Amino acid sequence: MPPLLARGCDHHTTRHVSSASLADAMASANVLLLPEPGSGHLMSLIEAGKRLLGHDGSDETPGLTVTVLIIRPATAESAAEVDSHVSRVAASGSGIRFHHLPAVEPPTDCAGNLQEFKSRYMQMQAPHVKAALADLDAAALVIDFFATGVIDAARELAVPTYVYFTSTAALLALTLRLPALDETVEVFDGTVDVPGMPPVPAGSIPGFLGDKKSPNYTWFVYHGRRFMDADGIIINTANELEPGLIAAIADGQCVPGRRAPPLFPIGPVIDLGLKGWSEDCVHRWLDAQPHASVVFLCFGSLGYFDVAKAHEVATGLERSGHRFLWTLRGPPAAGSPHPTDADLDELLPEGFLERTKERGLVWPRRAPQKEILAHPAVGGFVTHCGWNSTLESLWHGVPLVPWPLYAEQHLNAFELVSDVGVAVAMEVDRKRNNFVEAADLERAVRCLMGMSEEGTKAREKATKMKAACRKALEDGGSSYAALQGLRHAILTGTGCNGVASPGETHGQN
Ligand SMILES: COc1cc(-c2[o+]c3cc(O)cc([O-])c3cc2O[C@@H]2O[C@H](CO)[C@H](O)[C@H](O)[C@H]2O)cc(OC)c1O
Ligand SMILES: O=c1ccn([C@@H]2O[C@H](COP(=O)(O)OP(=O)(O)O)[C@@H](O)[C@H]2O)c(=O)[nH]1
Repeated sequence: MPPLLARGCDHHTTRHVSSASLADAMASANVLLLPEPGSGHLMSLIEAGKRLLGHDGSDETPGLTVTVLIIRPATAESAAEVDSHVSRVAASGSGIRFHHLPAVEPPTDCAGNLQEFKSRYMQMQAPHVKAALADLDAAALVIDFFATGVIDAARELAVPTYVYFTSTAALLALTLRLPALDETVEVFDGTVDVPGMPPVPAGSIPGFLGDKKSPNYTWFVYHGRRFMDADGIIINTANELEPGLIAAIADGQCVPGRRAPPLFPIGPVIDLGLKGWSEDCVHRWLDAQPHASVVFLCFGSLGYFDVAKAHEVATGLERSGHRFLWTLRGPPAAGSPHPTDADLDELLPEGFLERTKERGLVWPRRAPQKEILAHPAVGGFVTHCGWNSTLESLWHGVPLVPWPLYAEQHLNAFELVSDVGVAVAMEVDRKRNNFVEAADLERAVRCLMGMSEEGTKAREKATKMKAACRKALEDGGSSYAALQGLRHAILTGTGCNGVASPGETHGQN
């Protein structure tokens, strides 16, 4: 069971530089980042670190250094991924520093309970995190949302601690609300009340919250409580994307009677640079397609299809009559969560490639997703709704069809269709391992790529969100202001809010 320390006050750890000038504080502030060592979370937090440093084109922050604490991943495969990413960032001249924490033996008694595993493994790092905070003279600690178990270690050294939330304001609102729901709700059925969004069907609640007896659920209740102890919550979204949710969180609607920690929506935090085409034939194929005519299908780092699912997709795409670029990955090898390169002969119906060769390309490896979404020939995206993929799509104004698979993606899918309005719904049978019938895929693709009212609305909204996301990051935009507010809070040790209430500025004066 996660330990819960009683705390009397809300936002407390004030660095003793608040009376000193900002210039003095700027002389020495070292911000430590503690990512969960899964590559998605690690990359997102490093990207946020680059934004803090200002090396992404926004204002430089003199005197601020960013050091990423690297935890040894639990598997060799994951360690290789993390190593290669760290080497790339270290060689890129970003200014990000790295500090490897001593090895800790991962827990061995939570097989199959991934959220429990991640939370416990992060909590076990607490003594090493505490030593690093002292040795590296930390001004602030920014932790992954699975790492709230280290908050007390930082508190003992009076180091202000911020949570970095890699996902949506919707998941954050639900997680903050969870301790109260836990006391009043036996099972999630019907709809669930998440402040700031339409009633959420129980079928869209993340799977790891579906079973109250599961340690995964218990850990999320714990994290929901501990988020309230943070000095701020940095979130990878923009006010323009989730305005109702951000207002509800900032107004304290998720935990009535307690002031929410300052919220810093600094997103989209995605790597905005295009690296050029690693896959030349995909590029050449797209160049030959008409503007906005291609539906792109891609399902994240962990999404894959077996023969039955692949046949439904192939049939649906063939019958839709639309152009397509499909990243098809095969089931993982034993002991790995990662998909394999697809064996197309095995996975696809006979003759499919020949029949669709004039208008379709099936790509059997990891695809250069960002570059594809940026290509003018791409007009729609069938996606697992990972939050990074969603932000990448909206950054380029591409409307979506959600096909959620794992983690929090069913909640993301519901929000994108019913709240943000940038996606066309598709029937996904969660009880049959997220199976989609060919006819449902065909309908959704026709609706998104054709002239339907629903598709047109989603396209128009995606175009608006593209403009809004870009504006949010510009000087004077909402995320730019939140980032400035965050830098100020870190440098002065004051918890000013990144979200301006009406008539309020960001407290940088
Ligand atoms: C958001 O809640 C959870 C996310 C994950 C999770 O784990 C994961 C592990 C890996 O080894 C590689 C990954 O790429 C990966 C991704 C992942 O979820 C995605 O995280 C993104 C943030 O970077 C984003 O939030 C996406 O929407 C997620 O799909 C795992 C998990 O429990 C095991 C979560 O509760
Ligand atoms: O074939 C692929 C699959 C995924 N991605 C990238 O991997 C990340 C996936 O992150 P997301 O949060 O969407 O989902 P996750 O894989 O973490 O579940 C995004 O940056 C994608 O662009 C990619 O480049 N090619």
